[in-house]
Amino acid sequence: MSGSVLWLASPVHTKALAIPSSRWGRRSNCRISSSVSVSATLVATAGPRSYESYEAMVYEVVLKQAALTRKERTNRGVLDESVPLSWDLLSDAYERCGEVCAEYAKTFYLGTLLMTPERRKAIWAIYVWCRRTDELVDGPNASHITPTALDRWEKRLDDLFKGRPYDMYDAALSDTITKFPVDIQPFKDMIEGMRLDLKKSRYQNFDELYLYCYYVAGTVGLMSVPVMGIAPDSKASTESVYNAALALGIANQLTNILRDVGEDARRGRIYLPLDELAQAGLTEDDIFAGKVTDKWRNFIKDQIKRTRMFYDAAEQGIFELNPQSRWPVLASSLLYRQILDSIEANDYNNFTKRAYVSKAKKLLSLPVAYAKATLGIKSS
Ligand SMILES: CC(C)=CCC/C(C)=C/CC/C(C)=C/CC/C(C)=C/[C@@H]1[C@@H](COP(=O)(O)OP(=O)(O)O)[C@]1(C)CC/C=C(\C)CC/C=C(\C)CCC=C(C)C
Ligand SMILES: [Mn+2]
Repeated sequence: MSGSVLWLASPVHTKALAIPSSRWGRRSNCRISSSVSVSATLVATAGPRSYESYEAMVYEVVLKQAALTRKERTNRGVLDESVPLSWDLLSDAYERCGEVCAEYAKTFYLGTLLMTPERRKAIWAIYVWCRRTDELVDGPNASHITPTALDRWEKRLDDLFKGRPYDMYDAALSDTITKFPVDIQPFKDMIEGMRLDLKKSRYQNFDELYLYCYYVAGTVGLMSVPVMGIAPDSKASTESVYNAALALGIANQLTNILRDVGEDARRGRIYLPLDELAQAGLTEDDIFAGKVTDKWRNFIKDQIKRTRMFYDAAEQGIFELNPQSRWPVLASSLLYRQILDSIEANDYNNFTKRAYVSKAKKLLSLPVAYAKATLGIKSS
Protein backbone atom coordinates (compact mmCIF):
# COMPACT_ATOMS: atom_id res chain seq x y z
CA MET A 1 0.00 0.00 0.00
CA SER A 2 1.42 3.35 -0.92
CA GLY A 3 1.63 6.52 1.12
CA SER A 4 1.79 7.04 4.84
CA VAL A 5 0.72 4.39 7.26
CA LEU A 6 -1.10 5.07 10.48
CA TRP A 7 -1.06 2.66 13.40
CA LEU A 8 -4.17 2.14 15.38
CA ALA A 9 -5.67 -0.14 17.91
CA SER A 10 -8.35 -2.48 16.75
CA PRO A 11 -11.14 -3.65 19.03
CA VAL A 12 -11.79 -7.18 20.05
CA HIS A 13 -15.45 -8.00 19.76
CA THR A 14 -16.02 -10.12 22.77
CA LYS A 15 -19.47 -10.91 21.45
CA ALA A 16 -18.66 -12.67 18.21
CA LEU A 17 -21.85 -11.70 16.45
CA ALA A 18 -21.77 -8.01 17.11
CA ILE A 19 -21.83 -5.67 14.16
CA PRO A 20 -18.98 -3.39 15.19
CA SER A 21 -20.69 -0.07 15.31
CA SER A 22 -22.55 2.19 17.64
CA ARG A 23 -24.53 3.12 14.53
CA TRP A 24 -26.05 -0.34 14.45
CA GLY A 25 -27.41 0.24 17.89
CA ARG A 26 -24.66 -1.19 20.06
CA ARG A 27 -21.01 -1.03 20.80
CA SER A 28 -20.03 -3.77 23.16
CA ASN A 29 -16.96 -4.21 25.30
CA CYS A 30 -14.26 -2.96 22.97
CA ARG A 31 -10.86 -3.86 24.30
CA ILE A 32 -7.62 -2.74 22.78
CA SER A 33 -5.91 -5.80 21.38
CA SER A 34 -3.57 -5.43 18.48
CA SER A 35 -2.01 -2.93 16.15
CA VAL A 36 -2.67 -3.05 12.45
CA SER A 37 -1.74 -0.78 9.61
CA VAL A 38 -4.39 1.28 7.92
CA SER A 39 -4.94 1.97 4.28
CA ALA A 40 -3.34 5.11 2.94
CA THR A 41 -6.54 5.92 1.09
CA LEU A 42 -8.61 6.02 4.20
CA VAL A 43 -5.94 7.94 6.04
CA ALA A 44 -6.04 10.49 3.25
CA THR A 45 -9.83 10.65 3.48
CA ALA A 46 -10.11 10.74 7.17
CA GLY A 47 -7.04 12.75 8.09
CA PRO A 48 -4.14 11.79 10.32
CA ARG A 49 -5.89 10.54 13.43
CA SER A 50 -6.40 7.19 15.03
CA TYR A 51 -9.64 5.26 15.21
CA GLU A 52 -10.84 2.57 17.50
CA SER A 53 -11.81 0.47 14.50
CA TYR A 54 -11.74 0.42 10.71
CA GLU A 55 -15.49 0.69 10.88
CA ALA A 56 -15.15 4.09 12.55
CA MET A 57 -12.91 5.20 9.69
CA VAL A 58 -15.32 3.98 7.06
CA TYR A 59 -18.05 5.91 8.83
CA GLU A 60 -16.10 9.12 8.20
CA VAL A 61 -16.14 8.35 4.48
CA VAL A 62 -19.91 7.85 4.72
CA LEU A 63 -20.34 11.19 6.46
CA LYS A 64 -18.26 12.91 3.81
CA GLN A 65 -20.23 11.34 0.97
CA ALA A 66 -23.53 12.26 2.60
CA ALA A 67 -22.40 15.84 3.11
CA LEU A 68 -21.40 16.10 -0.54
CA THR A 69 -24.83 14.95 -1.67
CA ARG A 70 -26.60 17.20 0.82
CA LYS A 71 -24.88 20.22 -0.59
CA GLU A 72 -25.62 18.91 -4.08
CA ARG A 73 -21.97 19.25 -4.76
CA THR A 74 -20.92 19.44 -8.36
CA ASN A 75 -17.72 17.96 -9.72
CA ARG A 76 -17.83 20.65 -12.26
CA GLY A 77 -14.76 22.63 -11.19
CA VAL A 78 -12.79 20.28 -13.42
CA LEU A 79 -14.81 20.60 -16.55
CA ASP A 80 -12.64 23.25 -18.21
CA GLU A 81 -10.05 20.54 -18.86
CA SER A 82 -12.49 18.14 -20.47
CA VAL A 83 -12.75 17.22 -24.11
CA PRO A 84 -16.41 17.58 -25.11
CA LEU A 85 -17.91 14.45 -26.62
CA SER A 86 -20.55 14.53 -29.31
CA TRP A 87 -24.05 13.49 -28.29
CA ASP A 88 -23.87 10.53 -30.69
CA LEU A 89 -20.65 9.18 -29.20
CA LEU A 90 -22.02 9.54 -25.71
CA SER A 91 -25.27 7.78 -26.40
CA ASP A 92 -23.26 4.98 -28.04
CA ALA A 93 -21.05 4.79 -24.97
CA TYR A 94 -24.03 4.50 -22.64
CA GLU A 95 -25.66 1.93 -24.88
CA ARG A 96 -22.55 -0.23 -24.69
CA CYS A 97 -22.53 0.08 -20.90
CA GLY A 98 -26.16 -1.09 -20.92
CA GLU A 99 -25.16 -4.10 -23.04
CA VAL A 100 -22.41 -5.10 -20.62
CA CYS A 101 -24.77 -4.72 -17.69
CA ALA A 102 -27.44 -6.83 -19.42
CA GLU A 103 -24.83 -9.50 -20.17
CA TYR A 104 -23.39 -9.79 -16.65
CA ALA A 105 -26.37 -8.91 -14.45
CA LYS A 106 -29.61 -9.63 -16.27
CA THR A 107 -32.00 -9.26 -13.34
CA PHE A 108 -30.40 -6.07 -12.19
CA TYR A 109 -30.45 -4.72 -15.75
CA LEU A 110 -34.19 -5.36 -15.96
CA GLY A 111 -34.64 -3.41 -12.74
CA THR A 112 -32.73 -0.44 -14.07
CA LEU A 113 -35.25 -0.15 -16.92
CA LEU A 114 -37.73 1.24 -14.40
CA MET A 115 -35.43 4.15 -13.56
CA THR A 116 -35.48 7.45 -15.40
CA PRO A 117 -33.26 7.25 -18.54
CA GLU A 118 -30.64 9.58 -17.04
CA ARG A 119 -30.37 7.56 -13.83
CA ARG A 120 -30.37 4.21 -15.59
CA LYS A 121 -27.54 5.24 -17.93
CA ALA A 122 -25.50 6.55 -15.02
CA ILE A 123 -25.94 3.32 -13.06
CA TRP A 124 -24.87 1.31 -16.12
CA ALA A 125 -21.73 3.43 -16.42
CA ILE A 126 -20.90 2.90 -12.74
CA TYR A 127 -21.68 -0.81 -13.04
CA VAL A 128 -19.29 -1.20 -15.97
CA TRP A 129 -16.48 0.61 -14.18
CA CYS A 130 -16.95 -1.64 -11.11
CA ARG A 131 -17.15 -4.77 -13.24
CA ARG A 132 -13.95 -3.87 -15.10
CA THR A 133 -12.19 -3.13 -11.83
CA ASP A 134 -13.28 -6.48 -10.44
CA GLU A 135 -12.20 -8.25 -13.63
CA LEU A 136 -8.67 -6.95 -13.11
CA VAL A 137 -8.26 -9.19 -10.08
CA ASP A 138 -10.91 -11.83 -10.80
CA GLY A 139 -10.89 -12.10 -14.59
CA PRO A 140 -8.83 -14.22 -16.99
CA ASN A 141 -5.76 -11.94 -16.77
CA ALA A 142 -5.85 -11.73 -12.99
CA SER A 143 -2.55 -13.60 -12.54
CA HIS A 144 -0.74 -10.81 -14.41
CA ILE A 145 -2.19 -8.00 -12.33
CA THR A 146 0.35 -6.14 -10.23
CA PRO A 147 0.08 -3.13 -7.92
CA THR A 148 1.56 -1.09 -10.80
CA ALA A 149 -1.32 -2.10 -13.07
CA LEU A 150 -3.73 -0.96 -10.38
CA ASP A 151 -1.84 2.34 -10.12
CA ARG A 152 -2.34 2.79 -13.86
CA TRP A 153 -6.05 2.01 -13.50
CA GLU A 154 -6.25 4.63 -10.76
CA LYS A 155 -4.51 7.20 -12.96
CA ARG A 156 -7.14 6.48 -15.60
CA LEU A 157 -9.81 7.05 -13.01
CA ASP A 158 -8.27 10.42 -12.06
CA ASP A 159 -8.21 11.37 -15.71
CA LEU A 160 -11.79 10.45 -16.42
CA PHE A 161 -12.89 12.44 -13.38
CA LYS A 162 -11.03 15.37 -14.95
CA GLY A 163 -12.99 14.90 -18.15
CA ARG A 164 -10.25 12.99 -20.01
CA PRO A 165 -11.65 9.50 -20.65
CA TYR A 166 -9.51 6.80 -22.29
CA ASP A 167 -12.28 4.86 -23.97
CA MET A 168 -16.03 4.68 -24.52
CA TYR A 169 -16.88 3.13 -21.15
CA ASP A 170 -14.78 5.72 -19.33
CA ALA A 171 -16.47 8.42 -21.40
CA ALA A 172 -19.87 7.34 -20.12
CA LEU A 173 -18.69 7.58 -16.51
CA SER A 174 -16.96 10.88 -17.24
CA ASP A 175 -20.32 12.22 -18.41
CA THR A 176 -22.18 10.68 -15.46
CA ILE A 177 -20.09 12.55 -12.92
CA THR A 178 -21.02 15.84 -14.53
CA LYS A 179 -24.70 15.04 -14.02
CA PHE A 180 -24.77 13.50 -10.54
CA PRO A 181 -22.86 14.41 -7.37
CA VAL A 182 -20.72 11.28 -7.49
CA ASP A 183 -17.42 11.57 -5.64
CA ILE A 184 -14.15 9.91 -6.64
CA GLN A 185 -13.34 8.52 -3.17
CA PRO A 186 -15.44 5.32 -3.25
CA PHE A 187 -13.95 4.50 -6.67
CA LYS A 188 -10.42 4.96 -5.32
CA ASP A 189 -11.31 2.87 -2.30
CA MET A 190 -12.52 0.03 -4.52
CA ILE A 191 -9.14 0.01 -6.25
CA GLU A 192 -7.55 -0.01 -2.79
CA GLY A 193 -9.61 -3.14 -2.04
CA MET A 194 -8.10 -4.82 -5.09
CA ARG A 195 -4.61 -3.85 -3.86
CA LEU A 196 -5.43 -5.35 -0.48
CA ASP A 197 -6.64 -8.55 -2.12
CA LEU A 198 -3.32 -8.91 -3.97
CA LYS A 199 -1.37 -9.04 -0.75
CA LYS A 200 -3.67 -10.28 1.99
CA SER A 201 -5.24 -13.71 2.28
CA ARG A 202 -6.17 -13.81 5.98
CA TYR A 203 -8.37 -11.61 8.18
CA GLN A 204 -7.61 -11.69 11.88
CA ASN A 205 -10.97 -10.36 13.04
CA PHE A 206 -14.26 -9.02 11.77
CA ASP A 207 -13.05 -5.44 11.76
CA GLU A 208 -10.35 -6.31 9.21
CA LEU A 209 -12.89 -8.20 7.12
CA TYR A 210 -15.31 -5.29 7.37
CA LEU A 211 -12.70 -2.97 5.86
CA TYR A 212 -12.19 -5.35 2.95
CA CYS A 213 -15.97 -5.60 2.41
CA TYR A 214 -16.24 -1.81 2.49
CA TYR A 215 -13.55 -1.47 -0.14
CA VAL A 216 -14.95 -3.95 -2.64
CA ALA A 217 -18.69 -3.68 -2.07
CA GLY A 218 -19.70 -0.99 0.44
CA THR A 219 -18.18 1.47 -2.00
CA VAL A 220 -20.74 0.40 -4.63
CA GLY A 221 -23.51 1.55 -2.33
CA LEU A 222 -21.85 4.94 -1.83
CA MET A 223 -21.38 5.37 -5.59
CA SER A 224 -24.99 4.46 -6.34
CA VAL A 225 -26.96 6.63 -3.91
CA PRO A 226 -26.14 10.00 -5.55
CA VAL A 227 -27.52 8.58 -8.80
CA MET A 228 -30.51 6.70 -7.43
CA GLY A 229 -31.46 9.71 -5.38
CA ILE A 230 -33.27 10.07 -2.09
CA ALA A 231 -37.07 10.45 -2.24
CA PRO A 232 -38.04 14.13 -2.03
CA ASP A 233 -40.51 13.34 0.76
CA SER A 234 -38.04 11.22 2.74
CA LYS A 235 -37.71 12.23 6.38
CA ALA A 236 -34.56 10.15 6.82
CA SER A 237 -31.20 11.82 7.26
CA THR A 238 -28.82 11.62 4.31
CA GLU A 239 -26.30 9.84 6.55
CA SER A 240 -28.78 7.11 7.42
CA VAL A 241 -29.44 6.42 3.74
CA TYR A 242 -25.71 6.20 3.03
CA ASN A 243 -25.32 3.90 6.02
CA ALA A 244 -28.01 1.65 4.61
CA ALA A 245 -26.28 1.63 1.21
CA LEU A 246 -23.00 0.74 2.87
CA ALA A 247 -24.74 -2.02 4.85
CA LEU A 248 -26.19 -3.54 1.68
CA GLY A 249 -22.80 -3.65 0.02
CA ILE A 250 -21.29 -5.29 3.13
CA ALA A 251 -24.18 -7.78 3.33
CA ASN A 252 -23.73 -8.74 -0.34
CA GLN A 253 -20.01 -9.23 0.04
CA LEU A 254 -20.34 -11.27 3.25
CA THR A 255 -22.87 -13.44 1.41
CA ASN A 256 -20.43 -13.94 -1.46
CA ILE A 257 -17.75 -14.90 1.02
CA LEU A 258 -19.97 -17.46 2.78
CA ARG A 259 -21.02 -18.93 -0.56
CA ASP A 260 -17.42 -19.20 -1.81
CA VAL A 261 -15.59 -20.60 1.25
CA GLY A 262 -14.56 -23.83 -0.53
CA GLU A 263 -13.56 -22.12 -3.76
CA ASP A 264 -11.51 -19.52 -1.88
CA ALA A 265 -9.81 -22.18 0.26
CA ARG A 266 -8.74 -23.99 -2.90
CA ARG A 267 -6.96 -20.74 -3.84
CA GLY A 268 -5.36 -20.63 -0.39
CA ARG A 269 -7.59 -17.81 0.80
CA ILE A 270 -9.74 -17.47 3.91
CA TYR A 271 -12.08 -14.48 4.08
CA LEU A 272 -13.36 -15.33 7.56
CA PRO A 273 -12.50 -13.74 10.92
CA LEU A 274 -9.78 -16.02 12.32
CA ASP A 275 -10.44 -15.02 15.93
CA GLU A 276 -14.08 -16.13 15.62
CA LEU A 277 -12.96 -19.31 13.91
CA ALA A 278 -10.70 -20.09 16.88
CA GLN A 279 -13.49 -19.26 19.34
CA ALA A 280 -15.62 -21.84 17.53
CA GLY A 281 -12.87 -24.42 18.10
CA LEU A 282 -11.84 -24.48 14.44
CA THR A 283 -8.51 -24.01 12.67
CA GLU A 284 -7.40 -23.05 9.19
CA ASP A 285 -6.68 -26.73 8.55
CA ASP A 286 -10.34 -27.55 9.22
CA ILE A 287 -11.24 -25.22 6.38
CA PHE A 288 -8.71 -26.77 4.03
CA ALA A 289 -9.98 -30.25 5.01
CA GLY A 290 -13.48 -29.09 4.11
CA LYS A 291 -15.38 -31.33 6.53
CA VAL A 292 -18.84 -30.24 7.63
CA THR A 293 -18.91 -30.80 11.38
CA ASP A 294 -21.22 -29.46 14.09
CA LYS A 295 -18.55 -26.91 15.02
CA TRP A 296 -18.53 -25.73 11.42
CA ARG A 297 -22.33 -25.60 11.23
CA ASN A 298 -22.48 -23.47 14.39
CA PHE A 299 -19.77 -21.17 13.13
CA ILE A 300 -21.50 -20.61 9.79
CA LYS A 301 -24.87 -20.16 11.52
CA ASP A 302 -23.35 -17.25 13.44
CA GLN A 303 -21.82 -15.75 10.30
CA ILE A 304 -25.18 -15.99 8.51
CA LYS A 305 -26.93 -14.35 11.45
CA ARG A 306 -24.62 -11.36 11.32
CA THR A 307 -24.95 -11.07 7.55
CA ARG A 308 -28.74 -10.98 7.88
CA MET A 309 -28.38 -8.14 10.39
CA PHE A 310 -26.64 -6.12 7.67
CA TYR A 311 -29.48 -6.86 5.22
CA ASP A 312 -32.02 -5.76 7.83
CA ALA A 313 -30.11 -2.54 8.45
CA ALA A 314 -30.03 -1.90 4.71
CA GLU A 315 -33.68 -2.54 4.01
CA GLN A 316 -34.97 0.49 5.88
CA GLY A 317 -32.84 2.72 3.65
CA ILE A 318 -34.15 1.22 0.41
CA PHE A 319 -37.56 2.77 1.10
CA GLU A 320 -35.97 6.21 1.41
CA LEU A 321 -34.66 6.05 -2.17
CA ASN A 322 -36.49 7.61 -5.07
CA PRO A 323 -39.48 5.36 -5.82
CA GLN A 324 -38.21 4.32 -9.29
CA SER A 325 -34.85 3.29 -7.84
CA ARG A 326 -36.28 1.04 -5.12
CA TRP A 327 -37.22 -1.96 -7.17
CA PRO A 328 -33.81 -2.98 -8.57
CA VAL A 329 -32.17 -2.51 -5.18
CA LEU A 330 -34.84 -4.46 -3.32
CA ALA A 331 -34.85 -7.20 -5.96
CA SER A 332 -31.08 -7.62 -5.80
CA SER A 333 -31.17 -7.56 -2.02
CA LEU A 334 -33.91 -10.25 -1.86
CA LEU A 335 -32.08 -12.40 -4.38
CA TYR A 336 -28.73 -12.17 -2.68
CA ARG A 337 -30.24 -12.82 0.72
CA GLN A 338 -31.66 -16.10 -0.54
CA ILE A 339 -28.13 -17.39 -1.10
CA LEU A 340 -27.92 -17.56 2.71
CA ASP A 341 -31.09 -19.70 2.78
CA SER A 342 -29.48 -21.95 0.22
CA ILE A 343 -26.36 -22.41 2.39
CA GLU A 344 -28.69 -23.53 5.18
CA ALA A 345 -30.55 -25.85 2.80
CA ASN A 346 -27.19 -27.38 1.87
CA ASP A 347 -26.69 -28.20 5.56
CA TYR A 348 -23.86 -25.63 5.73
CA ASN A 349 -21.71 -27.45 3.18
CA ASN A 350 -20.19 -24.41 1.54
CA PHE A 351 -17.03 -26.36 0.79
CA THR A 352 -18.23 -28.45 -2.11
CA LYS A 353 -21.88 -27.48 -2.69
CA ARG A 354 -22.46 -24.15 -4.36
CA ALA A 355 -25.35 -22.21 -2.86
CA TYR A 356 -27.50 -20.68 -5.55
CA VAL A 357 -30.96 -19.27 -6.13
CA SER A 358 -33.02 -21.20 -8.67
CA LYS A 359 -34.42 -19.47 -11.77
CA ALA A 360 -37.96 -20.00 -10.46
CA LYS A 361 -37.13 -18.33 -7.15
CA LYS A 362 -35.36 -15.52 -8.99
CA LEU A 363 -38.41 -14.93 -11.15
CA LEU A 364 -40.70 -14.97 -8.14
CA SER A 365 -38.52 -12.42 -6.35
CA LEU A 366 -39.09 -9.84 -9.06
CA PRO A 367 -42.84 -9.29 -8.57
CA VAL A 368 -42.41 -9.64 -4.80
CA ALA A 369 -39.78 -6.91 -4.83
CA TYR A 370 -41.92 -4.82 -7.15
CA ALA A 371 -44.95 -5.07 -4.86
CA LYS A 372 -42.89 -4.32 -1.77
CA ALA A 373 -41.13 -1.40 -3.43
CA THR A 374 -44.26 0.24 -4.83
CA LEU A 375 -46.52 -0.43 -1.83
CA GLY A 376 -43.76 0.35 0.65
CA ILE A 377 -44.05 -3.03 2.43
CA LYS A 378 -41.09 -3.49 4.73
CA SER A 379 -40.19 -6.91 6.15
CA SER A 380 -41.27 -7.47 9.72
C1 LIG B 1 -29.36 -1.82 -7.78
C2 LIG B 1 -27.96 -2.16 -7.58
C3 LIG B 1 -27.67 -3.50 -7.04
C4 LIG B 1 -27.06 -1.24 -7.92
C5 LIG B 1 -25.62 -1.38 -7.91
C6 LIG B 1 -25.10 -1.34 -9.28
C7 LIG B 1 -23.65 -1.48 -9.35
C8 LIG B 1 -22.89 -0.27 -9.64
C9 LIG B 1 -23.09 -2.70 -9.17
C10 LIG B 1 -21.63 -2.96 -9.28
C11 LIG B 1 -21.33 -4.37 -8.81
C12 LIG B 1 -19.91 -4.75 -9.09
C13 LIG B 1 -19.55 -5.26 -10.44
C14 LIG B 1 -18.97 -4.59 -8.12
C15 LIG B 1 -17.53 -4.95 -8.27
C16 LIG B 1 -17.00 -5.72 -7.08
C17 LIG B 1 -17.87 -6.93 -6.84
C18 LIG B 1 -17.90 -7.99 -7.87
C19 LIG B 1 -18.61 -6.98 -5.77
C20 LIG B 1 -19.67 -7.95 -5.59
C21 LIG B 1 -20.93 -7.93 -6.17
C22 LIG B 1 -21.64 -9.12 -6.52
O1 LIG B 1 -21.22 -9.50 -7.79
P1 LIG B 1 -21.02 -11.01 -8.19
O2 LIG B 1 -22.04 -11.88 -7.56
O3 LIG B 1 -20.94 -10.98 -9.67
O4 LIG B 1 -19.66 -11.32 -7.53
P2 LIG B 1 -18.46 -12.12 -8.10
O5 LIG B 1 -17.56 -11.20 -8.84
O6 LIG B 1 -19.01 -13.17 -8.98
O7 LIG B 1 -17.78 -12.67 -6.87
C23 LIG B 1 -20.75 -7.60 -4.80
C24 LIG B 1 -21.04 -8.57 -3.75
C25 LIG B 1 -20.99 -6.16 -4.38
C26 LIG B 1 -22.34 -5.71 -4.78
C27 LIG B 1 -22.70 -4.50 -4.02
C28 LIG B 1 -23.81 -3.85 -4.29
C29 LIG B 1 -24.68 -4.31 -5.38
C30 LIG B 1 -24.14 -2.64 -3.46
C31 LIG B 1 -25.62 -2.47 -3.35
C32 LIG B 1 -26.00 -1.19 -2.69
C33 LIG B 1 -26.70 -0.23 -3.32
C34 LIG B 1 -27.04 -0.30 -4.75
C35 LIG B 1 -27.16 0.96 -2.56
C36 LIG B 1 -28.66 0.87 -2.32
C37 LIG B 1 -29.13 1.94 -1.48
C38 LIG B 1 -29.68 1.79 -0.25
C39 LIG B 1 -30.13 2.99 0.47
C40 LIG B 1 -29.83 0.48 0.42
MN1 LIG C 1 -15.65 -10.86 -8.57
